[in-house]
Amino acid sequence: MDRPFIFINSAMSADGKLSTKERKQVKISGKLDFERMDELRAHADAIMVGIGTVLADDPSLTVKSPERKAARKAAGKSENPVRVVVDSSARTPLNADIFKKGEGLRIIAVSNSAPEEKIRMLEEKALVIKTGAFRVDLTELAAKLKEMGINSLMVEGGATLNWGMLSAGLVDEVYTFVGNLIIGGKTAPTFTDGEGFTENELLGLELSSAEKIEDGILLKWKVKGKKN
Ligand SMILES: NC(=O)C1=CN([C@@H]2O[C@H](COP(=O)(O)OP(=O)(O)OC[C@H]3O[C@@H](n4cnc5c(N)ncnc54)[C@H](O)[C@@H]3O)[C@@H](O)[C@H]2O)C=CC1
Ligand SMILES: Nc1nc(O)c(N)c(N[C@@H]2O[C@H](COP(=O)(O)O)[C@@H](O)[C@H]2O)n1
Repeated sequence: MDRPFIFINSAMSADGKLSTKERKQVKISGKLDFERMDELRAHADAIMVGIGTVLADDPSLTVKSPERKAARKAAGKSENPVRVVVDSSARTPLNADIFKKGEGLRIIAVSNSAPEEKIRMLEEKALVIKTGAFRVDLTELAAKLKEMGINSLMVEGGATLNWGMLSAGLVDEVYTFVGNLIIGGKTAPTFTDGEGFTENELLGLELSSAEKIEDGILLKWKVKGKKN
């Protein structure tokens, strides 16, 4: 395959929202689900988020457990997977937590129309990959990551990037933790936003497992391709 194995891991409310109508982060996962997420991070070669998530949440995307970091080190890897931000216009703040916290390579994927001056500043902190005219070309980006030796890629949202990856046919598996709360609001991000499929384009999934974790449920799906 000319791209890594790619999976999305997200936590959503019982009504399918990723955060509030103000795009404020919500603690949906409990302790055990955050542990599961940390374990996934520790085993991935790279973690990817959209610029919307960086601007809304300012995540560090680091492995949290000292034992998991040590295990990565013992295996000759960096403490953290490569951290990738999909950021067409190079809007990633230079003081973002992904630059401040933890060791390891950071990649900012920008489009060819991103401002050169901002790219130069980002290049002091990260590897900048240019692809796509006005929007990051996710298929080309995935191929470039594979060429760099990235064989497994964990996508951590948000809603628009999830759509971009799923609609480009780039996702092998989807893991959604459904938490015990309702967020509501027609403008609150859902697991997949973007423009949406028409009836003929719907994406089919196969359920691999459903597991109760604390007061929520973890659903694991394999992506099967076009439903009809
Ligand atoms: N509960 C959870 O597990 C998570 C929740 N979130 C929430 O999601 C929200 C952020 O989601 P969004 O605003 O949708 O932003 P996002 O994180 O999905 O980033 C979207 C941006 O990615 C960029 N992009 C560049 N090329 C693209 C392409 N080809 N396809 C798609 N996107 C492309 C665009 O600039 C686009 O605006 C926040 O409120 C955050 O709290 C984010 C991650 C996980
Ligand atoms: N899996 C999960 N469960 C929740 O309840 C969440 N709120 C999130 N949010 C995402 O987790 C990331 C935080 O990363 P760091 O702790 O800063 O490393 C960030 O991307 C949130 O959007 N995830």
